Amino acid sequence: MEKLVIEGGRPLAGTVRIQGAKNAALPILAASVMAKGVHRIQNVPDLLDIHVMLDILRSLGCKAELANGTVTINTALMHSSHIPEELMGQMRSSIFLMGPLLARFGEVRVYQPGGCAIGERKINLHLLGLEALGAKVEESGNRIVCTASQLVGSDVFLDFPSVGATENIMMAAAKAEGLTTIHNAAREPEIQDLQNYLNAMGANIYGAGTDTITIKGVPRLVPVTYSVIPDRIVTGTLMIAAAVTRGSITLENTNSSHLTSAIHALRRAGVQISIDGDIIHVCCHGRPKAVERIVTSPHPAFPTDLQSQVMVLLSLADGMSIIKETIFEGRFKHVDELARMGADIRIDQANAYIRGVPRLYGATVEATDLRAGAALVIAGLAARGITVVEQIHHIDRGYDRIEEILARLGASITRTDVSTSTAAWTTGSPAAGKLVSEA
Ligand SMILES: CC(=O)N[C@H]1[C@@H](OP(=O)(O)OP(=O)(O)OC[C@H]2O[C@@H](n3ccc(=O)[nH]c3=O)[C@H](O)[C@@H]2O)O[C@H](CO)[C@@H](O)[C@@H]1O
Ligand SMILES: C=C(OP(=O)(O)O)C(=O)O
Repeated sequence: MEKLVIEGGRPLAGTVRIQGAKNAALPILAASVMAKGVHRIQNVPDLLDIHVMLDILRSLGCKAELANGTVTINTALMHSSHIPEELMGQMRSSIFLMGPLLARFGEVRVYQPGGCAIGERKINLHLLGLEALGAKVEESGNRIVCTASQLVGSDVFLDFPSVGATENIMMAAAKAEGLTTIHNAAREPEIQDLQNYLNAMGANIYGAGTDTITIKGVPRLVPVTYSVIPDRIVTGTLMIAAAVTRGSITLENTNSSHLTSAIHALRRAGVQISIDGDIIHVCCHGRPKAVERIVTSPHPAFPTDLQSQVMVLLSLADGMSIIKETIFEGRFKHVDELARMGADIRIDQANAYIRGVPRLYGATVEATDLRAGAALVIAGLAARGITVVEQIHHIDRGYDRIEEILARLGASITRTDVSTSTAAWTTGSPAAGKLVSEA
């Protein structure tokens, strides 16, 4: 089992280029099946979830390869719209194929998707949206079969602006007959990126980025070459990593307009941020300030995907901060792990009360999900002594070789498969931080 071993206390310094966005690349790769032929998707990060998506596409008869940040997919010879249960269960984003496969084949057989254990994560809004376009949905146990000889445009009202449901419905509607309007649509930048990709293929969609998206169905889409937007969550993660280590870093290939609320929150915490086109410079001198209240909410509010990471910053701040998580009911699992490193955090339902401490201490901790794992890495960078982060396959779902990025910025971080039984690390106290024995 691989782990990350971090020796904390080094201020990050230097420049890195931000990877393409996982949450934009995944629906785009799914949408490619709607146009027969060869697509080239550029700026795709090398992540576990991307490889799962490519495995699913191959299982359906596509040719799909990732090389040097470009995925080349040939969708011409697809023979199936049945996704194997084992692949469906490996990530949440497998559900993105439902709308596109239904649009192409008139039938799709899938299973409940997997993904991070951060909440119940139902798919009822995806299914209701497809039903509104005329699909017949049959659920039996874990299995879902959706059929529609011809999807027909309709008004779809989402009870909640679900990112995935908005994307699934947009993709299915792109080839439906007539006009679809999605009301209370999610407004995330990744939805705009999907709209841009679909429109490049010949779709007729506008309104992404607002809460009303209109899709005029077209009979045919054609393959294109397209480049994915930068990852705003990786950008935010590195900004916080720089701040907690009191470092100074430059991030290239960013889009700061996708991070307005996060930048505002970080500035309130005393982090200095300057923006020059697609470059963001971040530095932090001295202890961060407490922030009275951060509330996660759908875009453009503070993103839930940065909640765990910003909690580390506030754990080290001068004073008491509150974070309210409104998107996922199970997204505070990192709190117990941070407590093992000396953080003082109390949870009351959806609120985390964070009393800043002057210092965190290295410990052996477990990544319980993707962003929780990123938060523990950040905590390890700031902590005194050695931190060992276990279960890092979660982190590999969303960060393209996180240890290489951070090492380039001067962090002491290595990936190892040394088992806890063969190494003993002294962690968790002011005197901690040395590897004392290795078999
Ligand atoms: C691949 C991808 O893009 N993942 C992102 C996407 O996930 P995802 O698309 O799964 O997130 P949603 O916006 O759909 O989920 C938000 C909330 O709505 C609920 N819900 C969702 C769908 C549904 O049919 N029924 C329902 O009740 C969920 O349980 C959750 O409480 O948006 C989340 C919220 O910004 C991010 O954290 C994820 O990183
Ligand atoms: C929750 C996330 O991803 P997913 O929806 O793919 O589980 C995330 O990116 O933080």
